[in-house]
Amino acid sequence: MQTENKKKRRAGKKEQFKRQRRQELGLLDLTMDDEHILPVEMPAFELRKAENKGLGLFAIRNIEPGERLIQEAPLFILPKVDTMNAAIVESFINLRPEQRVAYLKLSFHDTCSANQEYEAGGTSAAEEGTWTSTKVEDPGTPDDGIADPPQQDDRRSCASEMQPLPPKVLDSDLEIGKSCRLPNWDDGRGDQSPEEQHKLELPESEATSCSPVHESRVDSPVQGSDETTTIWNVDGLKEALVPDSSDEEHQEQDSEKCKMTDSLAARIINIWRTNSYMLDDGIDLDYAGIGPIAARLNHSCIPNVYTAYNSTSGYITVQAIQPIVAGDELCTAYINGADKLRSERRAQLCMWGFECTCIACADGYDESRRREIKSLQAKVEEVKEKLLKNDIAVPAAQLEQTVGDLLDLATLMSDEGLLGPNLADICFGAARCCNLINRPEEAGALQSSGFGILLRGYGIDNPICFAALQAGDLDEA
Ligand SMILES: C[S@@+](CC[C@H](N)C(=O)[O-])C[C@H]1O[C@@H](n2cnc3c(N)ncnc32)[C@H](O)[C@@H]1O
Repeated sequence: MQTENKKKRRAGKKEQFKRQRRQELGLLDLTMDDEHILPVEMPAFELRKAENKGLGLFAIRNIEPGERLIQEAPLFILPKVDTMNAAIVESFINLRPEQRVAYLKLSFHDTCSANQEYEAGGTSAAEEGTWTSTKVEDPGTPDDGIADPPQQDDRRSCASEMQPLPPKVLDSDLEIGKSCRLPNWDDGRGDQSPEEQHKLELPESEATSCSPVHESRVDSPVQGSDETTTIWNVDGLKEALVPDSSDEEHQEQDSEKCKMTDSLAARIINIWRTNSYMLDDGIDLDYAGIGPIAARLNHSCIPNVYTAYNSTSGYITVQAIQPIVAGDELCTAYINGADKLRSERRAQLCMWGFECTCIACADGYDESRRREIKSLQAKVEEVKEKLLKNDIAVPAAQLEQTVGDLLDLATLMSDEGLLGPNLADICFGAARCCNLINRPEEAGALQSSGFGILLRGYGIDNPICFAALQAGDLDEA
């Protein structure tokens, strides 16, 4: 209990410091009111069947890079670390009825073996940290004597890339319970009944007792029993979802009158795992959330849109990062796969239950560029780490070499069609090195290229762009 309170106090303090920092940077004033939020112009896409992918979003007109296509509030958000099954279910229960229906319409990967951690490929925070200026700096929390909780799966990525969380895997050995069928049930995968999609094993102890919300974590098996009428014991659930009638037919027609069976709970959890995005505010990757429209974006290893989170407006945004032609599918990248070969990307993506068929995954696709990207990334990583630890001096010759490597990397990424904010981070890295070796003009040019790329993915109203601008100004000064 005491630890819980400490955690809450610490989270409160951290939030306060973040706000303070944003205020210092002038971000709150510039972005808090609706006037400063970029509008979404005329509808640019429709939702329809995507061959072998369920549903997807397709352009209905030509779209220019940098256009904002989606701006939506997440249905709910939860801390990314230690997300609890019960918290997911509880958040679902707290949705308005129409939001619950929207949520339950989302597709999900029917889960398989147990105990896999949230780790879409083992990229460490160090591997994915930014070079310099694209992040809002964390002012840090004063030493209050409270140790940081261990960070699980900190997937902070270059230039704050926002990716969906990989779906968490549940035990599939035992099928239990029956889901309620909800109105307008159509997830574009008519072949899968809810019953077919839910297979999970539940521990005895939790199935029979009323466990506190915090004890059921994403990485634990879902509680329940083989009774179809088992009620998920979460505060408020009974009131919210237990039907006032036991009429089964009735239950099938109204989500509000659904019983929270174990399989419905599993569905809710699996939808979260398949569709939630990490919400990167440029400081931490502490939260994840589901945007019901963005959730319809399928994956491509050469994405044409970028999904981001604006921590001041609270919206998930999706912007075009390539020119898109009417009829094209809008695809985002679920993983940070720029420096990964097909087999490595495939291994990560299997967590969402599909094998990518994008052009970069097609048989015969020449992987030499990705190989070069991979080796250059590894090469510049060493310098990046040294620069991040400000006390380590990097010899000028090495910095010269790194500028060359980074420029090559940027060219390779562009040629490969990887035009998301990762590319901006490479420009910022090169700019930083140029500044250090007294090449200010080049640094300035690289800084503005990076900024342009960042804007394309995030939009000017995103605090990450403000922070980059701020850092750029400081560099120049
Ligand atoms: C976040 S949802 C995307 C929207 C989903 N297609 C739908 O119908 O709602 C993720 C799921 O979509 C499917 N998916 C996404 N990208 C895909 C791709 N490139 N190829 C095949 N299936 C894909 C997978 O089933 C995955 O678990």
